[in-house]
Amino acid sequence: QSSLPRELREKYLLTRRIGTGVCGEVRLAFQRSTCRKVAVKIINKKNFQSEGMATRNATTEIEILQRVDHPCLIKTEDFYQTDDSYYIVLELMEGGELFHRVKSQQQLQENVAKLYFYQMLSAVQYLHSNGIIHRDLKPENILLSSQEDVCLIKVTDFNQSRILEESVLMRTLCGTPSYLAPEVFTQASTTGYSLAVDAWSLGVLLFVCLGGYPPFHESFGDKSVTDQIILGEFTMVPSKWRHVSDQAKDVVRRLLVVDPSKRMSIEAALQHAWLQDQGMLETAHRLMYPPGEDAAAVSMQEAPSGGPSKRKRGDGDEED
Ligand SMILES: CCC/C(=N\NC(=N)N)c1ccc(NC(=O)c2cc3cc(OC)ccc3[nH]2)cc1
Repeated sequence: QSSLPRELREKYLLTRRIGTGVCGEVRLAFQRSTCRKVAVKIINKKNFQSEGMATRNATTEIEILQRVDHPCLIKTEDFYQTDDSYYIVLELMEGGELFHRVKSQQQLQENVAKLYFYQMLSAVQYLHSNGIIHRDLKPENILLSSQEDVCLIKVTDFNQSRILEESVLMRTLCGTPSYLAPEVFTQASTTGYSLAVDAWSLGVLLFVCLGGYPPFHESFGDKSVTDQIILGEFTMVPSKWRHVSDQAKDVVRRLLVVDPSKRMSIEAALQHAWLQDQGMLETAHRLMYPPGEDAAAVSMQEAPSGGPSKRKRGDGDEED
């Protein structure tokens, strides 16, 4: 406890480690004033730097997290740092990492996988509409809100994420193309599809949830994992996939397409027949937008009873 920032120690009591990552660990903590449970992600800067993100640092990640607002994206509550570490206070996701849920259950029931997948799609669609590519979607970065199968999921770890800025290339493509070399266009097609990398990762995530094992792995066949990925070679082992519906398999097959221009987009995945399941959608929306919170919000907005209702106008002066 001694090496922790004083402010952090005063506000939170850190206890046992609940998760580990490449760049640090996650501790269970209690907010002293309320005894509420939170998670504290500790990222040591030196490992962080060695993650090859020379320029990037956790503050960029924090900036992204503070900028985004979606029920399936982790929310940060507090942020502290010392010379060698970042301390990020987050809402506690009691269900832990999807990775451990799939591992302990072998494979998820199809309707549970569908509920989780729909929430992941919604979160990634939101990121993309805000010009953010996650780039590191994997079961360790999907957190579950409870031990129940039917629960809210949240995407986390934006360390690899990138904000799609207006690039020189985009401006170049606005000018007259007559004098541009061919590779400028083909290079454009690759950067143009950078959003599609998240679609591929969601395909891998769905494969793991439904099949209980990864589509690409060094223990499969004689090819390296990289070659298996580049060739898009994966096997749906009958004993594991026999009970999985053709529609679910179709979603996986359309996402694990090597050519990004032919890969199903996030939007198209949300329209896929497998996800047009009213029961699942109602459950997902109930989890993502619980009625209680909205009602509270509305009651807060109503003008205080009896008092003059103050309204600001453009020119700033109040009117009764
Ligand atoms: C803003 C920090 C985002 C982040 N990682 N970022 C990064 N690695 N650069 C990150 C990475 C992991 C987590 N993990 C958790 O919050 C977490 C909660 C939890 C609960 C568990 O059992 C109850 C078990 C594992 C858990 N991990 C939270 C955030």
